[in-house]
Amino acid sequence: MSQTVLVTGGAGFIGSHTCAELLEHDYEVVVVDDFSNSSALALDRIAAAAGRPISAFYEGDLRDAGLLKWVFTQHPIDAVIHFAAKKAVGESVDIPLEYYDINVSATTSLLRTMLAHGVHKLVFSSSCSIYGQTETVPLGEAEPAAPTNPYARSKWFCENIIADACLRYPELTAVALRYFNPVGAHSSGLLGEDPTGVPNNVMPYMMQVAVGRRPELQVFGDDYATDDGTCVRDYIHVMDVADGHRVALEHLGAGFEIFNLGTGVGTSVLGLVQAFEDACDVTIPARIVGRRAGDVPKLIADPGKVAAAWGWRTTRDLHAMVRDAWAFQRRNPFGYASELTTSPGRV
Ligand SMILES: O=c1ccn([C@@H]2O[C@H](COP(=O)(O)OP(=O)(O)O[C@H]3O[C@H](CO)[C@H](O)[C@H](O)[C@H]3O)[C@@H](O)[C@H]2O)c(=O)[nH]1
Repeated sequence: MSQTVLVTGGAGFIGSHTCAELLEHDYEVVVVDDFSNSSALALDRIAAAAGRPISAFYEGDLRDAGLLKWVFTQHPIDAVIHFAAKKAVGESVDIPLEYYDINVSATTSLLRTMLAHGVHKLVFSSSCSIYGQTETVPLGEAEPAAPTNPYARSKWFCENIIADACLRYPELTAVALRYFNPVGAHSSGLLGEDPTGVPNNVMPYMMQVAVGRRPELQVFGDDYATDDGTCVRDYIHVMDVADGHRVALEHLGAGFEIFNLGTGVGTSVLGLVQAFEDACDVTIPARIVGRRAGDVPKLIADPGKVAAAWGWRTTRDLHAMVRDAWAFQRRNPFGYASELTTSPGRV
């Protein structure tokens, strides 16, 4: 019988791609999302991309214990993937208490409800931002946590809370996946990144420049100690991230483990622009401006632990990341609110 997975934040960027991945592998999927930073339209797109719909969705806040209880009594949930959280670094500095309340309280509320309903498998969406201002390259999981902002600290607190819960309740098993920089889109061109407001991250910003919504990409600093002076990141295809979550479900065993999800390959900001221009034949007006506060010169994953534990590694390269991101953006210039420009039918 197929397994049922509760995906919190299932309408968001990584959540929606993970839902599609699970549906494509015969899981049943239930979503809880408050749509505070996502759109319910994503749920239709998941169905179109995966060829079948999720089983149910609930609009609401995970801190609402009544809602969670209702969801767990309505569905035979086997495991939970917990994405729902606020995730903007700059905003987290402005409204730290909201970040701690929303990100941390949602996680404790979820754990309590899982335990009360005998659900013992959890995959937690974490972040390489937990490593902070490190100069270690590549970064392994043994690197000490040194988060530098409330967002990253909230993720680290959640990891510790989950670890403590696993110690206290040995039947509970969990993994935290620390992603590096997820980009790209589902190969169908139906699902992708659809940020609300001005994008914070380089890839969605560059896509909006490419599609003509913004005049130029500002490159934050070219005086870093890297080959071309711009910051280097480990970009990972969102479908590899989604695949990593599905494989994590298969490997949940005992206790709590932390794994990096990255490729081990670094790309500079200018390298990313170049890769996009080469793959997609679009010119990106890019202008060097001052550094952005808080950026580290280089963040590259050591993906060795997850490879050794599960035999898992990423399979999609930078070319696939920029190609798929562009296929989505071109087809959906204004994100999910767009009329599909080359729609094969109703979505
Ligand atoms: O318009 C832009 C946006 C970004 N950048 C640069 O592009 C690189 C990547 O920046 P992103 O904002 O895309 O990604 P970050 O590495 O800063 O942040 C991401 O990774 C972090 C971990 O380090 C957190 O997880 C965070 O939530 C997530 O957005 C950085 O050098 C940044 O300065 C630009 O040059 N121009």
